[in-house]
Amino acid sequence: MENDLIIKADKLTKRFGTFAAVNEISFEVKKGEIFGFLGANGAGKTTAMRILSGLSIPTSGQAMVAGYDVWKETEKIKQNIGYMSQKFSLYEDLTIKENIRFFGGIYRMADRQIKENSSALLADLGMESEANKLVGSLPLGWKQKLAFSVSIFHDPKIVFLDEPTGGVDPVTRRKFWDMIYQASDRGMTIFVTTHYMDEAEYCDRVSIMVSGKIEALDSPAGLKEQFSVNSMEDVFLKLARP
Ligand SMILES: Nc1ncnc2c1ncn2[C@@H]1O[C@H](COP(=O)(O)OP(=O)(O)OP(=O)(O)O)[C@@H](O)[C@H]1O
Repeated sequence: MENDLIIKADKLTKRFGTFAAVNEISFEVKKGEIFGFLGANGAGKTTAMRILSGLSIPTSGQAMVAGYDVWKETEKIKQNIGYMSQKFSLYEDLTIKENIRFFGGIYRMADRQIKENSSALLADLGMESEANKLVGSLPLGWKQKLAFSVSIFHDPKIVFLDEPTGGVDPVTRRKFWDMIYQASDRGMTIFVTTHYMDEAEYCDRVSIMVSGKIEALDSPAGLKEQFSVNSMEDVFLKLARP
């Protein structure tokens, strides 16, 4: 794998029976990029992301993630990435502190490291006084920030975010993106799906999937130029909802 690439996919395909949910997609993501993975409902984003996260095996094609093969090294991939799904995996009936400790354990961090990093994380989130509250009692925006923090608690090289900001207002979303930028500034690669076009504008590059295929891939400015429109919303409408 070339040194500055963290993902390289080549004709990656996933079929369910005869239906190709992901149909020969080829693309690359550079280290440290914020890469937006867009597409209408059912376009195949989650299916592709699950393969790239080591959670599902492709039907054909190749992909390397963080230097590991999606066919043969799924356990290595899982250890070296972070993943936050739409329904994020926090335990509602555990406290904030207990959730952090639990995920540190899953990522095989040492107890001392979990303790030290938990304090830093709680301070960063401004949640120190809430540490013993049940996650189920938190507002959605807080849960999303906590879920993101937990998904990168082990300092992975890349984090996959599947619609991380669904259902919250623009101000809360903007705050969430401040956290994404901070992680990106530290050199982490961000791979994010979203249905919000303001978020597409925040990405370095954006790919747009239509019916299992990647139909366009460029910077937001490049895509707007290519499609002769003024907003990502219009790019999306032209491509994904022709
Ligand atoms: N396990 C499965 N078995 C059969 N079909 C599936 C399976 N998982 C996904 N699909 C189908 O594959 C297609 C792509 O689904 P996927 O969830 O990847 O889309 P998506 O782009 O993430 O959509 P959304 O934005 O709604 O999350 C859909 O038509 C879906 O019904």
